[in-house]
Amino acid sequence: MEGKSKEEIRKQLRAKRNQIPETDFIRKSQLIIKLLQQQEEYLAAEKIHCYVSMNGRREVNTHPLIKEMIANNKQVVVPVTNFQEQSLEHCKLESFDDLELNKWGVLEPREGEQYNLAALDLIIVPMVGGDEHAQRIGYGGGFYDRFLQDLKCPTIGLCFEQNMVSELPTESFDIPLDKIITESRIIISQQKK
Ligand SMILES: Nc1nc2c(c(=O)[nH]1)N(C=O)[C@@H](CNc1ccc(C(=O)N[C@@H](CCC(=O)O)C(=O)O)cc1)CN2
Ligand SMILES: Nc1ncnc2c1ncn2[C@@H]1O[C@H](COP(=O)(O)OP(=O)(O)OP(=O)(O)O)[C@@H](O)[C@H]1O
Repeated sequence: MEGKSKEEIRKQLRAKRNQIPETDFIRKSQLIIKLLQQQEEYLAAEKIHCYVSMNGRREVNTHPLIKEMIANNKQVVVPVTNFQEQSLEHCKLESFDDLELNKWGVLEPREGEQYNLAALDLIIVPMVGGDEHAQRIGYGGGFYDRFLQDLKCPTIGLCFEQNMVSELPTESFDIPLDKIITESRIIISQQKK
């Protein structure tokens, strides 16, 4: 990936992800979630922020995880896009049925109370690609960069192994995740806070 711009890499990795067959998508997502659920950060967490996957775009499937967490009385918080402000709001999710598609095809609660982010124990982060330094690349809105910059709580990104590269180009505002989980390994940030 050396010499390529973030934009080119993003485009390539998105195209590659779209190719994952349904059966691999389901099976590999299950493996990733199983690994996630073995992590100490997950086991210790009661208040968990989690993206609601766009399964058509082959983001690692978090739907079964979210349903399970709600059933097990974890507090689940999901992002809500504020299109005007180009920022994220965050809302407690009581039931998966409260989600509706927004104009970009992301499932979000239509309304809800802003959540106190300082209380979060863990944030599960969506990715388009990742690297060996636990850096991530997303859709390019900078939403998660801005969301994560002031938070101290652990962050775990979920990514299919095929979308990992050795080194992503980084900019000053890019903050590495604490961990990236793929179906075959766990990448731990060396910069862990
Ligand atoms: N599942 C999930 N939820 C998430 C994110 C995510 O990456 N995945 N986000 C992570 O930030 C936030 C939403 N960010 C998003 C950013 C861009 C697009 C998107 O579809 N963009 C179009 C172009 C849009 C336009 O400019 O009109 C595209 O990429 O095709 C979707 C969500 C919050 N929720
Ligand atoms: N901390 C920040 N403060 C201000 N602007 C930022 C910050 N982080 C990112 N941005 C802006 O957001 C743009 C996109 O960032 P980047 O390419 O890292 O997005 P991404 O991580 O792929 O997307 P996302 O976080 O939405 O999944 C940057 O070009 C920058 O202008």
